[in-house]
Amino acid sequence: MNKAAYTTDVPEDRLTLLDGLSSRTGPVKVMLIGGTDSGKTTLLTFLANGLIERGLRVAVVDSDVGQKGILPPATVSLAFPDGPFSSPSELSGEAHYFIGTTSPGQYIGEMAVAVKRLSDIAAERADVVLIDTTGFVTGPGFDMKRLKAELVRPDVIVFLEREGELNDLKNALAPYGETVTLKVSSKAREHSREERREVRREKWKAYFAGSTLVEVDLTEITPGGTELFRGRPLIPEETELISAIFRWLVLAGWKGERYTVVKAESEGHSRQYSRAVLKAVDFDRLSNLLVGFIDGNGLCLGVGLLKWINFSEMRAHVLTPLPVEAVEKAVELRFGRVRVLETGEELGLLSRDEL
Ligand SMILES: Nc1ncnc2c1ncn2[C@@H]1O[C@H](COP(=O)(O)OP(=O)(O)OP(=O)(O)O)[C@@H](O)[C@H]1O
Repeated sequence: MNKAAYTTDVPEDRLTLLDGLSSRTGPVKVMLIGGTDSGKTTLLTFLANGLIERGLRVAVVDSDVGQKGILPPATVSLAFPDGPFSSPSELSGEAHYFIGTTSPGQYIGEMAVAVKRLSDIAAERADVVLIDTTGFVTGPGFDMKRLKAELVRPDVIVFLEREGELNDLKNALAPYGETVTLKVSSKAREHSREERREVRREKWKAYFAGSTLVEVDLTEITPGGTELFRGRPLIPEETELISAIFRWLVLAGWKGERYTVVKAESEGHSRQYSRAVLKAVDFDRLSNLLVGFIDGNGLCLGVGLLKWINFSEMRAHVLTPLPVEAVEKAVELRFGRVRVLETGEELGLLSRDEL
């Protein structure tokens, strides 16, 4: 199931935009902005096909992490379509940047860096770079759009709005690119949270189909995206003391700026503690956590699900569709903030500071 599909019912303003884009000298960067279900992906598909038909080389940067077309989910991806397509889900990505969550409110820095890096790569090979964004346009989403525009400096920023709801955002982004406003199509259809979750479920399932368990040596592929593993490992006396004070089973711990431990809860309730001094992560929260295999250039080779960590041997067992040769290119295993099963069932999100 895909939300957006190619449409032949095209309002005049879309055709004018297409004409305008095809007559510019490239590389032309176009950022599409609008609320949820405003038709960004539908518009991107229409523009890409129109440009390809006119003989232009197109790149697609899919940063709609909540509802991505190009796999894997929870990353920003770059694809170069080699012909017309009816949905970005038909495209295979050539480069990805790991975000690690489908809800990027606490990852706006990563989102902006991702879009900048991938649109730079895209501009080396394409005449037009089309950038799809999340429908997250308020709160941190507002700033995220500004950061993206400020870094990328799009030639054109297209706003899809109903009636002036994006005026403030338009003003904030105007210094960074020429703005064009299109009206949301009357055919644009809203999707419930449940429908969105169902779309994501299918994407996860498709991505993890045929995955195998790989063993990752964390002394060679550095764990990242988490405060765990930073600093020196605890000495046995420290582990024993923390276990006794809090009545935890401490599985691993480190002393950096503060103590960080991975623990399993034992019976009874444990004491209160200051997060400034100690950070404790429940072992359960790490199971089925999304992780990214990061190469030496900071890009994401693919993602996996953390099934088990053997802390004493510093080995992680990760379910991933990546072949062993690709896994071997990774220099970092970056921890995400969503737990999900290979069946596509999402177990929940974690907050950034939880790990
Ligand atoms: N011009 C159009 N003609 C027909 N259907 C449309 C049009 N624009 C949008 N739709 C429909 O409205 C729905 C939402 O569109 P789309 O997925 O493109 O929005 P979006 O802004 O990319 O959504 P998201 O919030 O996931 O980022 C889809 O089902 C799509 O097929």
